[in-house]
Amino acid sequence: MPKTSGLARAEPFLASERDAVYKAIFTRRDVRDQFLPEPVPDDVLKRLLEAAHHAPSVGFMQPWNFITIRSQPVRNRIADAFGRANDEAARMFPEERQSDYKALKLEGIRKAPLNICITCDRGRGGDVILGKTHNPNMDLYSTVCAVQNLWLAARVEGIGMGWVSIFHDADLKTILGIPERIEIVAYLCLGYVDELYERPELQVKGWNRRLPLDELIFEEGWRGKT
Ligand SMILES: Cc1cc2c(cc1C)N(C[C@H](O)[C@H](O)[C@H](O)COP(=O)(O)O)c1[nH]c(=O)[nH]c(=O)c1N2
Repeated sequence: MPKTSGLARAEPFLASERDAVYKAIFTRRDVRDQFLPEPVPDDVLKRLLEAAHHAPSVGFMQPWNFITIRSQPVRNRIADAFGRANDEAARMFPEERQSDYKALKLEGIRKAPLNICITCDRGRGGDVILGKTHNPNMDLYSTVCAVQNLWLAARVEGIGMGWVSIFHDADLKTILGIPERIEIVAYLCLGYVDELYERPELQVKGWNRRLPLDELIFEEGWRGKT
């Protein structure tokens, strides 16, 4: 059998397909509180994880694992770990911002029926990895690409997702039995939603605003503050 090149035609998407992709990008939100209790069916979860697993990765290393958590007692323990870390976090902000910080809802661990912890196995594939030879963090960046694929796929399915990063990793590792050598990249809360903020919740609540894109683009070299 003749060897094929493996290449296929790369047509631009039809207008409606293109609009759907941008719609997913622009209407994706970080969700903390709008979760409905309906479980995420296994076949839908499989689609989401396939989307995550099709993310790009350095040297095609695919360093991720996906720990799915539905158990309420486990989620309760994780929510308690969040609560401890969040109290510490609140104290790190200037005094005048602490009450605003405490008023923010920053997780949906108990409310979201499905939680997923995405990890990075930094040793997968051996010591020398194509593309990671000069920047060892590339495996972590690859894993973040998987998170974003999952986030966009969830939006398309009518599922909201929230990233929770206010933890001591050691707490998550103990609760989930994650080996020491494995890095935690993301702890995510997922569930169906029937409402989403039109703009980032942190903007709606006056915590931060979207920066003007023009200020972030430098042509031909660094033009910002040194
Ligand atoms: C790496 C990382 C870590 C976190 C987040 C995001 C990312 C990328 N975000 C969500 C973040 O606040 C949100 O993405 C921005 O406010 C922008 O809002 P939208 O995602 O556009 O809704 C987030 N949100 C939250 O409520 N608790 C958290 O601990 C975190 N942690």
